[in-house]
Amino acid sequence: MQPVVSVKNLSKTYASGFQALKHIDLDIRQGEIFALLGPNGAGKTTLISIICGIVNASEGTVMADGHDIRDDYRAARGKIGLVPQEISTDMFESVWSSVNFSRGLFGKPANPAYIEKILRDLSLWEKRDSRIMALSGGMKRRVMIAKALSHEPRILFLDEPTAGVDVDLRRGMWEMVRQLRENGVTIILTTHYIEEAEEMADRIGVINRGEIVLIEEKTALMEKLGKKQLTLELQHPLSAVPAALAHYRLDLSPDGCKLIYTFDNEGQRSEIAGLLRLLSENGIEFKDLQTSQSSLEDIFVSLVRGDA
Ligand SMILES: Nc1ncnc2c1ncn2[C@@H]1O[C@H](COP(=O)(O)OP(=O)(O)OP(=O)(O)O)[C@@H](O)[C@H]1O
Repeated sequence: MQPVVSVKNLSKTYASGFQALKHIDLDIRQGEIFALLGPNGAGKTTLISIICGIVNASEGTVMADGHDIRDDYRAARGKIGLVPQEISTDMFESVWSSVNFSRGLFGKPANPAYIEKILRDLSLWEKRDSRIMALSGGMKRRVMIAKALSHEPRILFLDEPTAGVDVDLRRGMWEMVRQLRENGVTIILTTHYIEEAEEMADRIGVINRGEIVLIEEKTALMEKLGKKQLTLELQHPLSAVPAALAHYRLDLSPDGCKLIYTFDNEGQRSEIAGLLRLLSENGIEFKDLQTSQSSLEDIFVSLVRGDA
């Protein structure tokens, strides 16, 4: 299937001479939730801003739903909704007129029934006549989403959608994003909350210092890079890892009470049975055992540090 957004060889050097993006290639699939992760200053907002036509690229091309973002700007931009990081709207306007106005900006004919639907979906219907300045922070954020959806885009960019949003509201927004996807909208989100990507994304891209360092299905990424640990709580503390167990490169906790075996998901798992046998042959008894798997956060930290 043709990608809904296709970025080819995209570079950006700001007037200051700083190169924020370096030869980015990225295809977004129709109907997916794609999470773009990266540390501060990695280039996420620059990339989104170029795709949305707010910032000009220095080099490369972007196609949005088959339209070149530069040569065919209006058609391309009409396919895209952007929820920016900052809440930026006329605070004196009512919710209804602000959202309605956004739709008009894209040259779309008025459609009160559609605007009503998005306001209801975002739990803003009761507030339609309120001035935006009178709303809570979470509601203001939802108004920004309603505005971004007002012209029925096929692609929605959410730049840090839940920054500073409390846990309850964050869960509500995740649910809403999933519903949008079910309605056929492709979602691209940037986030600092790795648990957000872990929870929602179908695919994850990691950007670091202006370069895409990884693009992978989330589940495959967790499988491939997710280290697992087996922790054995010992009956009697050890002063050192016995030489007989050297093959397993075990770690001993500082108090000598826990032996920790770190393994990846591919091959070393099958060696656990052998390890347990060897422990018993060497008279090392354990009273409990647990396994844990690294989170996307662990994976991300090691990727950005460059040791994954
Ligand atoms: N107008 C500009 N002029 C010069 N440099 C800029 C400009 N805008 C951004 N930069 C630089 O480009 C780099 C990438 O910035 P960008 O905002 O894209 O990063 P980000 O990944 O979105 O970061 P954050 O997570 O902090 O929002 C940063 O080093 C930033 O200082």
